[in-house]
Amino acid sequence: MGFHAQLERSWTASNSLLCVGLDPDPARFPALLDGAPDAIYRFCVAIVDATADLVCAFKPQIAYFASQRAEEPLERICTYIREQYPDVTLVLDAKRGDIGSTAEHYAREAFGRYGAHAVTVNPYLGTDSALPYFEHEGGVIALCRTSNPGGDDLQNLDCGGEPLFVRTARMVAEQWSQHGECGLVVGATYPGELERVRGVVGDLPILVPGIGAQGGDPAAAVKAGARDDGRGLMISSSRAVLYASNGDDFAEAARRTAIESRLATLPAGW
Ligand SMILES: O=C(O)c1cc(=O)[nH]c(=O)n1[C@@H]1O[C@H](COP(=O)(O)O)[C@@H](O)[C@H]1O
Repeated sequence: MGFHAQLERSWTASNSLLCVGLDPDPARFPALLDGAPDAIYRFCVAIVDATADLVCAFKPQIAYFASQRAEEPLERICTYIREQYPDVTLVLDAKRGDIGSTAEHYAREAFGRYGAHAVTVNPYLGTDSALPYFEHEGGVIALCRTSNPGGDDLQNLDCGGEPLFVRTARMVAEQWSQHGECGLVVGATYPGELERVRGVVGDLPILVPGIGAQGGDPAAAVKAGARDDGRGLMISSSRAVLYASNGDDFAEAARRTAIESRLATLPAGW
């Protein structure tokens, strides 16, 4: 099943726009996992089991695993999500971007090694850098207007009468989408920009990080970015869910935060 069909299935099954990001930081793990064997896998699986019925997507961030030499646990976590929770969309947050011959390997990593339904990519190497991803079934989610303040440095530069992030959205919607299934990243911290991107990209899915630890307003993100049918967004939170408690109750606390975040991102009428 392609990325877009999978995500529609996830929205239907979960009635949720919430995505939980898996950014495991052992320094913030509860004491019961301190120095425990396979701690990253166990932590992530506990979070996945505690929140899977509340989310449309999980989004592991690859740097958190690679920096801990934990790519192999990441593979097992991805397999676990795919097998145990087939209704949930798996987005690998990798933000890769390189010339085509190298991008072929990034694509194989995301879709072959990790079995992701979609992967985040950096679009600044242009259309040919994205083509290798479209040789696979998975989707490509391009950074458009990132959630951090420094995103302005380049993404808001004037680009022939429109900001670069709008040009990026147009390039993805009009050019990349001819080759395969796409989405965009726009931070919840910039609802005005999110509304502008929705106006350019039609029904394409938008990944919206920045609620929770980064302070973005969930309701404003839904208002600005949801499609007319209330769908269209994966609104992502990592640290606020993962580290809701650093005690033995971390999974229950994560679930409570996920319940609140799901409610806060529920479109009117759902
Ligand atoms: O692509 C992303 O997921 C992403 C894009 C962006 O503009 N901002 C952003 O925060 N992210 C990722 O989303 C997650 C946000 O984490 P929290 O701030 O803890 O919810 C991190 O893994 C970031 O790498």
